[in-house]
Amino acid sequence: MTNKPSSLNNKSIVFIGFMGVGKTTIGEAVAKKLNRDFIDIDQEIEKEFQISTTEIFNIYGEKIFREKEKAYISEYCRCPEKVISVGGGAFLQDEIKNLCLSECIVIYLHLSWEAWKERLDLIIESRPVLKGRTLEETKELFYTRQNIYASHHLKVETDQLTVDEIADRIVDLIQKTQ
Ligand SMILES: Nc1ncnc2c1ncn2[C@@H]1O[C@H](COP(=O)(O)OP(=O)(O)OP(=O)(O)O)[C@@H](O)[C@H]1O
Ligand SMILES: O=C(O)C1=C[C@@H](O)[C@@H](O)[C@H](O)C1
Ligand SMILES: [Mg+2]
Repeated sequence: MTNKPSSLNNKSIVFIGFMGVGKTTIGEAVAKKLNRDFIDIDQEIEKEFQISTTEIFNIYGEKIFREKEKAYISEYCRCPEKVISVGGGAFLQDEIKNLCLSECIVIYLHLSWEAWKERLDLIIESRPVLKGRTLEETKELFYTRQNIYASHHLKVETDQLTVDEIADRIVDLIQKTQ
């Protein structure tokens, strides 16, 4: 479902999509271009715990991570004029999904499986959800997870585009919705 918002107003922008599609990298670039604050929810959680996401999963468990994820997103998505990148699993929680959709402009960054698998080596060590999975299992997760990103306001295809090209397209899209 792609619902174009009628107006950007001063709503915050939320980036969603599978691990490694570029939410953090592109979110940061878009924030710079729009002169907005950038918030990365994974980084906020890591700052609070002073350890990596992998260590948080190992020491405290995924449930604690998900609770923190919900708390930070609930706080930030109510603030105006931010650019927020959420973790790839945030929309597994309906409460987060519904809140982001009602309070913010939700942009789904999409990458094909063929392009994504070329990026796996860059991210495997820092994403606990990917650790220990075969490529086939990761592929299954990749396609299953697409269902949770199906609710959004705007979708951006990112295959074969640089970060700067994607950020420019997003800024353009947003300006057209105003
Ligand atoms: N358009 C792009 N072209 C090439 N490499 C990219 C592009 N976008 C991001 N990358 C690279 O892909 C890797 C993953 O990007 P990033 O960390 O931004 O993903 P993410 O969506 O935030 O992942 P996660 O959900 O796990 O936080 C990084 O090494 C980044 O430099
Ligand atoms: O897709 C996921 O479940 C995750 C994605 C990352 O951004 C982190 O939020 C964490 O590693 C979990
Ligand atoms: Mg990220």
